Amino acid sequence: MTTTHDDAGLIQLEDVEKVFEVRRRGKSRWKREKRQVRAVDGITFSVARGEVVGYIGPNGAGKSTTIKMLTGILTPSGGRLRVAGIDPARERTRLARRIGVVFGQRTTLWWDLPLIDSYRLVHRMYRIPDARYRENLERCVDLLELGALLDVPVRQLSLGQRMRGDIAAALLHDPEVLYLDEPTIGLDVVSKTRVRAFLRELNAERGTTVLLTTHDLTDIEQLCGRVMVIDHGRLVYDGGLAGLHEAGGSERQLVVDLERELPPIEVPGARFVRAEGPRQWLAFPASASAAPVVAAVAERYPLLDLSVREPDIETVIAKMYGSSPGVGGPGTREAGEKSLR
Ligand SMILES: Nc1ncnc2c1ncn2[C@@H]1O[C@H](COP(=O)(O)OP(=O)(O)OP(=O)(O)O)[C@@H](O)[C@H]1O
Repeated sequence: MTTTHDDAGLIQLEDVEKVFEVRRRGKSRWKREKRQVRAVDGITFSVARGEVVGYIGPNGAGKSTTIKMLTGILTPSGGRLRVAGIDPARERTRLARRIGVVFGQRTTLWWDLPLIDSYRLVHRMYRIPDARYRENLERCVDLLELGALLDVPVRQLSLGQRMRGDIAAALLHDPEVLYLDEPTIGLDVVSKTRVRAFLRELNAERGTTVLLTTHDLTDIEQLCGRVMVIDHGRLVYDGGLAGLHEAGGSERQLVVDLERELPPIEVPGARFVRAEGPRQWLAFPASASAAPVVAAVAERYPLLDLSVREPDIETVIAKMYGSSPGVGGPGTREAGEKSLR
């Protein structure tokens, strides 16, 4: 059966707004002033079936509010929103069968019960056919390595184990769309790797559409073919990772270890960034080849070592937010995991 929403996008937002009215204490002790917060300020996008999209932005940008509208928890103040052809706020229960939701900072599992009991309850609540439930459970237990944890009460699980438990619970009813709000927050590197591998496989095998908010840019780099950047409730970028680099004018860096301390290196196609003793950092456009810069440096200077550092999307995004990048030299990654916090 062909459905029209599939042609237009499984998730569709047109000029969606969410305005919160907040009351706070005014100048007089007894009066409370009303103030409006535009958490989402006219957002339009569409996500096709099978896409894995990163939805990122600084704290308070409007990411969680968007996800809550997409699940029907919050009603938009304006605009039009459809998920699998359903208006989430109007038909929240019907939509619940089509979507899975994982909020990294909260659990949907029953705290005092063994993990498997939460799954049994989900089985009943969603009226999942027995064979399908067993098949999905087996698959999740296998891929998320939950076997040894099924009889453990949820409160005794580590954060990483609980997160894997939550992801499984969100997938037992075969949702077409999975919303993940900070799925790797607080997890150690091993757990993060496991969760990312699982999501990649889920998308490749089942074609599950994933919308993911995260502060961890490694999630984006490893999972998402598309990134949407939101700031102050507005979409400021929607496209591929490469385009994000272009939009931010990102640069790669050449780290040069000289035999001794020397004045700033001067070679065509690169600019001097900084020096620390005999080590110097040069920057060149991410779109350019490193070869001519490397050759020019090697020809003119006494070298011990050279390395190229890839541009870091954290810096590119920080530029978009109008804030400054963190430590580690402008525009490149020092090592390992990164975050926008
Ligand atoms: N229930 C609410 N009542 C009033 N204001 C709210 C409410 N929920 C969110 N806001 C405000 O809306 C804005 C967007 O919040 P939201 O939680 O969507 O941001 P976020 O991008 O998810 O941030 P974070 O990365 O910190 O989770 C913020 O200014 C927040 O204070």
